[in-house]
Amino acid sequence: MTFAKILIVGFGTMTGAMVDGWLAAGYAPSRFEIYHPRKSEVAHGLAVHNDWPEAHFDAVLLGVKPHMVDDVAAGLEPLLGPDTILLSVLAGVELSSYISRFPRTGGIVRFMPNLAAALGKSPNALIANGLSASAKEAVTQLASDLGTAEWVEDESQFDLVTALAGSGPGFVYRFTDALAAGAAALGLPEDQAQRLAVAMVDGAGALAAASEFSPGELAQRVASPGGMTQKGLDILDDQGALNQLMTECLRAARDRGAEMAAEARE
Ligand SMILES: NC(=O)C1=CN([C@@H]2O[C@H](COP(=O)(O)OP(=O)(O)OC[C@H]3O[C@@H](n4cnc5c(N)ncnc54)[C@H](O)[C@@H]3O)[C@@H](O)[C@H]2O)C=CC1
Ligand SMILES: O=C(O)[C@@H]1CCC=N1
Repeated sequence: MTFAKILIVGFGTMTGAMVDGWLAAGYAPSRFEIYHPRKSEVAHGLAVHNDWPEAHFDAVLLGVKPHMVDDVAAGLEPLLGPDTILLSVLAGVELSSYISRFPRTGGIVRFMPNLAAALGKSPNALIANGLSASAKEAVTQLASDLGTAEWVEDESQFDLVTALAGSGPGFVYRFTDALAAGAAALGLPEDQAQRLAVAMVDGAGALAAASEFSPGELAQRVASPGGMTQKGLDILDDQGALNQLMTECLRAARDRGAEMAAEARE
């Protein structure tokens, strides 16, 4: 099974990055159509419907903001028959919220990418209800073409997975910005600090992805005993400061997911 025709409802930053990634992976632009009540043109010249289309779609990719589910649910329901799969990138909103709104659909997938989907480098967390084996395979392929496919067994962990892999780039960008700001505060020209910080994160990420060593082990390989890096790590590690900060950061993001889930329950 392949999803030959995909309707996108909510063609914004995230689903736009996914389409960029799929087109770069060789998908034909004609596979994607957009529903938007007010837009006449979108990127890549994809077909746009201002009214709900009546044609059959193999999948609908939902990418509106989580609080907007009910703005589109009534128009979407007639499209979600037993031969159509719903793929949703919405943070927080649970499978049960879709099951109650779209009871006839052929399967529902929470598909959590990040913006690196545009480059085929997104970890994509997946959890589904009611999918056939062949539809599951097709969803795995869609995800793999944007990076990696990571099926999650337990939906209670999906908000945490979202915080780590979906929101994660935001945290890495903030860390990168703070590194550059720190270097600037210590005297480096701002633009040079930013260039160096971004290039460093690019290389460090690529190395971690390719390496046989864990990130913890790699940190130790950078730090020569008695050298400069260890002095810096000592600041981050003092009383577990960085670990504690990251745990609190992920906790806050995860718990917001639970609030959004509650808002979307009927
Ligand atoms: N931005 C990110 O890094 C990530 C976002 N997400 C999820 O993606 C979803 C969208 O987020 P973004 O793309 O960042 O927001 P966005 O605001 O860029 O995209 C939402 C899109 O929905 C469109 N829209 C609004 N009303 C509509 C309607 N009635 N019918 C059809 N389309 C309508 C808007 O014009 C906009 O293009 C959210 O639910 C978020 O949780 C998930 C993972 C990462
Ligand atoms: O901030 C949000 O709610 C979404 C979820 C993951 C990234 N952006």
